[in-house]
Amino acid sequence: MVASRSQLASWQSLEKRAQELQNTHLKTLFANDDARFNTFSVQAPGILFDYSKQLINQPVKDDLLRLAEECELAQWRDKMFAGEKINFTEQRAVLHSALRNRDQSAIIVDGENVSEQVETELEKMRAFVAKVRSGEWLGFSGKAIRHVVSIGVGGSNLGPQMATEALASFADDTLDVHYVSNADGVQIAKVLDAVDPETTLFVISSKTFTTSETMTNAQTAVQWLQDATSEAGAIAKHFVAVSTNLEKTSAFGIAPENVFTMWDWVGGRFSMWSAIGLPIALYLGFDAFIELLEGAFEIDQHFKNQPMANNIPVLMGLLSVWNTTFLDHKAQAILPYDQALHMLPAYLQQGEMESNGKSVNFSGSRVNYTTVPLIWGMTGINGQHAFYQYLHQGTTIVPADFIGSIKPQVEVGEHHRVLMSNFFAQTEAMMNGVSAEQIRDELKAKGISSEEIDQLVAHKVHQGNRPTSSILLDTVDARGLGRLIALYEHKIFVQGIILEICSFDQWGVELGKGLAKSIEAELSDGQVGDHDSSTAGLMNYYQSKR
Ligand SMILES: O=P(O)(O)OC[C@H]1O[C@](O)(CO)[C@@H](O)[C@@H]1O
Repeated sequence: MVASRSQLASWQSLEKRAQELQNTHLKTLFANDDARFNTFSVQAPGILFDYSKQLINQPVKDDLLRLAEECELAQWRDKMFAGEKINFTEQRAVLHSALRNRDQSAIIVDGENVSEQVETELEKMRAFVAKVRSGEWLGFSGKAIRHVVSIGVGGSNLGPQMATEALASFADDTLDVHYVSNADGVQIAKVLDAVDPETTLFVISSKTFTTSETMTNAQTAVQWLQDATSEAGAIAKHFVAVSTNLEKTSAFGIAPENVFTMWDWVGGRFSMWSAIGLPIALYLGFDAFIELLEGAFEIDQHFKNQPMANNIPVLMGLLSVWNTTFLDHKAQAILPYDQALHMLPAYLQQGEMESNGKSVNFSGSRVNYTTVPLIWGMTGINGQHAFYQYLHQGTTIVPADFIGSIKPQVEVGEHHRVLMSNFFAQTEAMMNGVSAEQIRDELKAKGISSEEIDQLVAHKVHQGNRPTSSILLDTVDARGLGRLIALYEHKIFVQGIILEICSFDQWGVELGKGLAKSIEAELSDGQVGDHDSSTAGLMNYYQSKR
């Protein structure tokens, strides 16, 4: 039996080391060690991970690795890959890795080889994508499909949309893809305005096929099609679904052959590798989708086989725990210096916060430590002109991941050099800061009076010592994106095991899914029920103004 986390020897040692290091400046660590970059950076296929600008030293790294050992991380990892039901609150295996198990080795769950099931479904996707992209699949009036509208929310939307945005440079003009996730009708209305019922295919993505936002949007899409044609078979020609719930898809009117399966062992936020990724494959072609899977598979191999000390997702997860739980930094910024990754912060928000934003351990006891940070961010360059002021001089330290690529998707003049100069400059500035002495010298050299200098200096000081990790990808193509996303998925797994959090359920979100239902019925009847005075007041005000 493993002791509770905070009783582990490594944990207690890390608490002490955190106190000791609180007063150490990162720039001192660099000044004292010329080899720091080499010691604290590591490579995987197509990726360099530099964590030398994190506030760690070798003893901290050793303790973090000891913590991983004491938490039996390797054993948990192996159980996950083998298909054991490690999502024990829902009695499910956790097998997003099986969706990209490119060597097709057998993985048995409940007596079934899931690798075979995955291959069968991939083959179905391949055939479907070929039919639609070649123009063989026809709409109700005999025209080929030109537009795909993907309807889904959360894990059934963010992954495909993020990947579509990331890889748009590689798309041909066979199809355009639109995403609808919000129950706010303005979103679907705008999309439907831009497409044509004769040439539009709807992909309704919902693991449960009960999520009200998705079902509301799907019904609107059906109505829109029916307003355009009374042909009985139109739904079958214009609607496909991705779901585990065949009863509901059939009740909705989608023919069984037009339903792509997923499995209960795939969490929504880890599902872009399944048929949930169908819009990606339709947009870019099936080969690009396979490249995405290949990239993720490479990282699965890295995570499985590299020693812990050189294992990027292990290090990412441990560093997150170090920053959040031991150094008490409660936020984490995701800063891509590649426009292709502009949706990555939103994607990772769901990945990390829905997985590990919890406060009880495996046995259900409330934890006495901070679990995961608040994840936020946006493309670095835009962020520089928005919130970096806070990152440089705010009272709260926010560790940040800087993500860039060696080759941009599109080379335009000097743009990439300008972009990456900012990446390197920002991480350097966050680490070094600017001292009062430097500022005084600088202002003096400009001929500024000593009085003015005295007044300005405190405002211009940057303490520095802001930890960052840098991730450099060869490029953001399908393979590169697959690698990056798989790294973060495994990082989330590592955090969960170290913090003793059940990463693969989401009871907090399930609560929200149910709450709105009864209120919706009350709004529809015009009868506000028994609520607190605020909720009742808001509902009455809303009704009175409708
Ligand atoms: O795919 P479904 O069942 O419509 O659920 C959508 C999303 O809702 C959530 O439960 C909460 O956002 C996610 O985990 C899931 O990806």
